[in-house]
Amino acid sequence: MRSDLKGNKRKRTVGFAFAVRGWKYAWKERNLRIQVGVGATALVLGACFRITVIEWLILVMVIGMVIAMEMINTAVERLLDYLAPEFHPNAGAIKDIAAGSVLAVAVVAAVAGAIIFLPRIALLF
Ligand SMILES: Nc1ncnc2c1ncn2[C@@H]1O[C@H](COP(=O)(O)OP(=O)(O)OP(=O)(O)O)[C@@H](O)[C@H]1O
Repeated sequence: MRSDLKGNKRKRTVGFAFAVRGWKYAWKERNLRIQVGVGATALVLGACFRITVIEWLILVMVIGMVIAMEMINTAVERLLDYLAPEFHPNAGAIKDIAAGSVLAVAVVAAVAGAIIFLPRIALLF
């Protein structure tokens, strides 16, 4: 029983280490770095403008959605480059659809950011 608990804890630790390694692979993607940079900027702006709790919740959720979707897109690209390295319309369509899913959440995040920040930025002028 005790060793089972230890085993589970070890599994969790190892799983976490794999996830961190996944971040290291994904970090090579320029788009991911840009999105993390944009997200960090939005968090700094949120602190500067003292946004409300609800606005914080929306902000962190859309940032998380964009980053997670970009990582899934990167994984799909890698998977296809590995499984189907040669040109094929289906491979292209799958990559385009995955990229489209990033665009969808990025547009939602941009709209949320505009709703939260634009009125406050406008007040500065
Ligand atoms: N094997 C393929 N067969 C057909 N079209 C492909 C194939 N690989 C890529 N494409 C087309 O080229 C586009 C770009 O693919 P690529 O793998 O270079 O991704 P990317 O968006 O440039 O990502 P990154 O710059 O992060 O590698 C795809 O969206 C797809 O339209």
